[in-house]
Amino acid sequence: MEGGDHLAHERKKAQFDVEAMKIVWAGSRHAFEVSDRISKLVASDPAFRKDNRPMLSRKELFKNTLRKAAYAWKRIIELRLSEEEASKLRFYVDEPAFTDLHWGMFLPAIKGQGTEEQQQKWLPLAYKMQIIGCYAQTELGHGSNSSKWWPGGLGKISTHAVVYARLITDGQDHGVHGFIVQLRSLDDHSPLPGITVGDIGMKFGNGAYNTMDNGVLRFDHVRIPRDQMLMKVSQVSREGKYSQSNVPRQLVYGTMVFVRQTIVADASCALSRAVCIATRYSAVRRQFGSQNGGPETQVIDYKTQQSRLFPLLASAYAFRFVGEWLKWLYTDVTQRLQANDFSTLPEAHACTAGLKSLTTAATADGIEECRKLCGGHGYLCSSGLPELFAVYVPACTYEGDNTVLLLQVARFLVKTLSQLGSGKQPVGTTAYMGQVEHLMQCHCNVQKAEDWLKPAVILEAFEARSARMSVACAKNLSKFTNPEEGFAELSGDLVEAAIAHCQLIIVSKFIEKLQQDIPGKGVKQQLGVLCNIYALFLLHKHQGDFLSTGCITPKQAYLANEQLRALYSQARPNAIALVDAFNYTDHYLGSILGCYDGNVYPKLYEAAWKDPLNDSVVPDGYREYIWPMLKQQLRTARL
Ligand SMILES: CCCCC/C=C\C/C=C\C/C=C\C/C=C\C/C=C/C(=O)SCCNC(=O)CCNC(=O)[C@H](O)C(C)(C)COP(=O)(O)OP(=O)(O)OC[C@H]1O[C@@H](n2cnc3c(N)ncnc32)[C@H](O)[C@@H]1OP(=O)(O)O
Ligand SMILES: Cc1cc2nc3c(=O)[nH]c(=O)nc-3n(C[C@H](O)[C@H](O)[C@H](O)COP(=O)(O)OP(=O)(O)OC[C@H]3O[C@@H](n4cnc5c(N)ncnc54)[C@H](O)[C@@H]3O)c2cc1C
Repeated sequence: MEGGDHLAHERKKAQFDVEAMKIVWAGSRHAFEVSDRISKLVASDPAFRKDNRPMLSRKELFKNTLRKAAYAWKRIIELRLSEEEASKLRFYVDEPAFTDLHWGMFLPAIKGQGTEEQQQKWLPLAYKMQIIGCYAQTELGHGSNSSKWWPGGLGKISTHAVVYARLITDGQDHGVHGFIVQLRSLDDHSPLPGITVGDIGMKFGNGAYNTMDNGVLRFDHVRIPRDQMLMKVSQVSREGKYSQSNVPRQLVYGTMVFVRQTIVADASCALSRAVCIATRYSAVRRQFGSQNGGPETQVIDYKTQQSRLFPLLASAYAFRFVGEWLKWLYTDVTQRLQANDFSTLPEAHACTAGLKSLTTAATADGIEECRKLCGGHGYLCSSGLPELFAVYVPACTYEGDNTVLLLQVARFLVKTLSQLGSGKQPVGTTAYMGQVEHLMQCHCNVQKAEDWLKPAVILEAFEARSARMSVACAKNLSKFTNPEEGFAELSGDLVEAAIAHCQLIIVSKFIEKLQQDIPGKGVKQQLGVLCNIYALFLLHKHQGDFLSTGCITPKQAYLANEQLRALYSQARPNAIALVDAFNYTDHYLGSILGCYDGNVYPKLYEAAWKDPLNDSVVPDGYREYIWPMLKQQLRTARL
């Protein structure tokens, strides 16, 4: 079949209103309209072409990114885009750039940690891009005293940085604080005296994150004016006297809470993109299984393909909804902080750290699984998956290594449990710990496979598993006389307890979403199927935890798996429509395998001929290297 919609027959199978699902996915009608309009604007502008990225050298790639960033800014001004529209535009341009750090970390750091006066001075300059900033926290070695190493945008572009460094006054070390530091001249961009700055070199993957100038920075006797220390949390007077505001010191790390929250939302974008490619291609691809000379089987109909693909589809939706909730939590904590209520900061920190860890790990693994789901063609750059993986995978490391972040969550859980004794009732995501006595001895009530579809049954199993794992850790910790030694020794178990807690959060937020009014024919029902797939897939994958803590019996584990298979069959006819609901343009997807019309093979064939190697029939180097070899072989053969 040439041209036309090769997936039309799949789209006809949908049992729900796809347009209504698009609104649910976007978060609101307004969000959908903005996203739809801006994604089409970017897709239709040749200046935002990106299919040539894997072919460019680092220098060409980087210059191209600068061109796109400048052009994007020009369009933002010309079209008078709002902040929301501008950030969508950068998102759909889909190329990591210094602007991510300027808007995503430099500005938020000043907003969160600068005084009113400092904000008035610096924010207008940054908003108009009259200065360009980055966020410099990580060190080459350890200890906030060697060289900064990694900050994005630092290497070649930033004129300023928020630098985290130890504050020492009168010989006393007050710990890490943030400072606004000018790095480069605003006239000729040369580094200011005493400053050494440059790019740290090529990173994983061709193209990919190499559009970003991650940098190195050293200071030699650089004087930072006193009023450039970010002084909302603590201050230094003209006389050099150090004082602290009546706010927790942890606010110095507030930018990370903000960015981790955005990373969770971003995980659902990256995973849904990979899943969209793999799902469409799985419906196009046919392999084996033909009977009586009929067409071969679509690979999406193999149960093994479904059991690998559909949990990822369900995860994309799960991460979307938990990301939405996390945004609410972040807004709530921000409002409370403004009213001097710091009570929910530890929970916001634990949730953002833990969910960042879980969602990025699952997304990075999920993108790679999608590549494998696409067979050999998934390994071609034109599938879009290699670049997506290479760009995405550092999310497991930046904004805090995922294991380090889970240990932060574990500390929070142990602390929450230890406070139960003093009568402090846990709230929010740890409220279930208030029922710890019940959760330690409850029995799962599943007798037949369909019992696993009851939200209360799923929730209790996940709560009991999480509570039992945390309590076991707390009991083991109490055997150590030195708590830090105990924490280090038991860190493997603590990480697993943190994972169980975070999985519970994701499952419970999906269930809460389903309790809302969701309009559109069949939409809620499909989301119910995905929610159950997500929960039962996790239960199946981690059945060792559920069984060893006695939360479920082996028979119940078996029934969960039986139910899961039935759910895959229910998801199957809706699979293509469920990925259409992401509303991604072919430009954003950047994948021949995932193109909307499913016309994969002619496009793959055509793209191959555009490769620079095919510019000439006989390649460069043939005369130099191959021809002499062939001649040599001929002589040897004659001998
Ligand atoms: C490519 C596409 C991406 C798209 C994303 C879309 C949009 C995003 C927008 C912008 C971003 C753009 C691009 C993103 C790409 C890359 C950017 C990367 C940036 C970075 O990586 S910046 C560096 C981040 N570094 C880390 O995260 C280090 C991890 N370590 C920690 O977090 C440590 O906790 C610490 C902060 C270094 C402190 O360590 P330490 O002094 O030892 O103290 P602790 O014992 O750990 O904690 C003491 C105390 O404080 C509590 N705590 C810790 N952190 C926080 C926090 N952030 N908020 C609140 N409270 C915190 C902790 O719980 C302890 O409390 P106690 O009650 O137990 O005392
Ligand atoms: C693409 C990219 C962009 C980045 N952008 C920025 C930026 O803009 N600004 C910035 O400041 N930084 C940035 N970073 C740096 C990033 O924040 C750090 O790499 C990250 O926080 C991890 O720290 P590390 O590299 O020191 O790893 P390490 O802490 O050295 O981790 C190495 C290993 O040790 C383990 N480990 C470390 N500590 C512990 C512990 N306490 N207990 C158990 N195990 C532990 C980790 O799990 C990991 O396996 C970026 C990094 C990348 C890759």
